[in-house]
Amino acid sequence: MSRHTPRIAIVGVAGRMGRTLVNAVEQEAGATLAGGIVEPGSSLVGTDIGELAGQGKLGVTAVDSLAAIVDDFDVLIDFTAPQVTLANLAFCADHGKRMVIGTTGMNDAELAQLDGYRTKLPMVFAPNMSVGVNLTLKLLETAAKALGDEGYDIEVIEAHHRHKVDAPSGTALKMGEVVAESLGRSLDEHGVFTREGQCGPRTDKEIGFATVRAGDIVGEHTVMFATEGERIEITHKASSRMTFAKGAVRAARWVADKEIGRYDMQDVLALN
Ligand SMILES: NC(=O)C1=CN([C@@H]2O[C@H](COP(=O)(O)OP(=O)(O)OC[C@H]3O[C@@H](n4cnc5c(N)ncnc54)[C@H](OP(=O)(O)O)[C@@H]3O)[C@@H](O)[C@H]2O)C=CC1
Ligand SMILES: O=C(O)C1=N[C@H](C(=O)O)C[C@H](O)C1
Repeated sequence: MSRHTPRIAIVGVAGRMGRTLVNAVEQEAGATLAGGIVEPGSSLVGTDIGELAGQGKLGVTAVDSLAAIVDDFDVLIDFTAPQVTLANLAFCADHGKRMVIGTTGMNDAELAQLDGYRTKLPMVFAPNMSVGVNLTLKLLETAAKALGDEGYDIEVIEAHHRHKVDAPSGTALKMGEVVAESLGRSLDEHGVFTREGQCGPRTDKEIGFATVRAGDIVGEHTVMFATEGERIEITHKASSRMTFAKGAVRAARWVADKEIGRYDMQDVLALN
């Protein structure tokens, strides 16, 4: 297989990201659209995935299992749900496939299970595949190192569409982790995820999270560094899911010739 023309299958192909990914792969000369997987028993089995994505027939029909297309693809792109992704990891590890995983909302046990696959297949796992967010993570590292121990309070605020099922977003958690790590703090100890009633004043070292769910917001994240007399806000706003999808296709091309291991978008974009 050449890294420049991996055959890509998309699981969750009827979802918001799945449909956007079909369009992104089609726009990418260096990748081939090889398959689309929908939920087992879905009425969409047999539907052309180009029609699902609103661009007319592409000659690739939706199936409801990876086994049905096992010989057809090299890299699986998965933006679904935690348990679905973990089952797909097991299949891909057993069948010599590679994965790009954008699924968020995994709990600690699920994250540990995912991490166990770092020795079994090449995978890119990142809560946000956009170039802008991944550059923002570097800016946050710099800001946290400069400001965090100088009396600046740190808060992470995110907003997403009304359909999103996990909170805070995977990106918000990653931003919190980057800031915490830069300051030698632990998010387990210093993360504050709810404030309600007589909760008292904030402590100096806490990192607060706030979540908005409304309408069709694609994805917005702000990290605030605030002190007496001033505040700095570092904000990223996504206005189209295509930014995530293009990043995922870039990751699929990148991982196509990588050794077994767990990688993230910082690796793909050479930001490490
Ligand atoms: N890393 C990143 O850059 C980004 C990550 N995300 C994350 O991606 C995930 C998906 O988001 P989004 O596209 O908005 O969600 P959607 O709910 O629109 O899409 C998920 C799709 O997965 C399908 N699905 C569920 N179970 C299976 C299964 N067993 N086999 C095949 N398909 C299945 C669902 O089908 P059905 O509807 O029939 O249940 C649905 O079509 C979320 O975790 C989100 O946070 C989103 C954007 C960017
Ligand atoms: O569910 C979404 O839509 C998004 N999820 C990701 C997350 O949880 O961080 C990335 C993006 O913000 C869109």
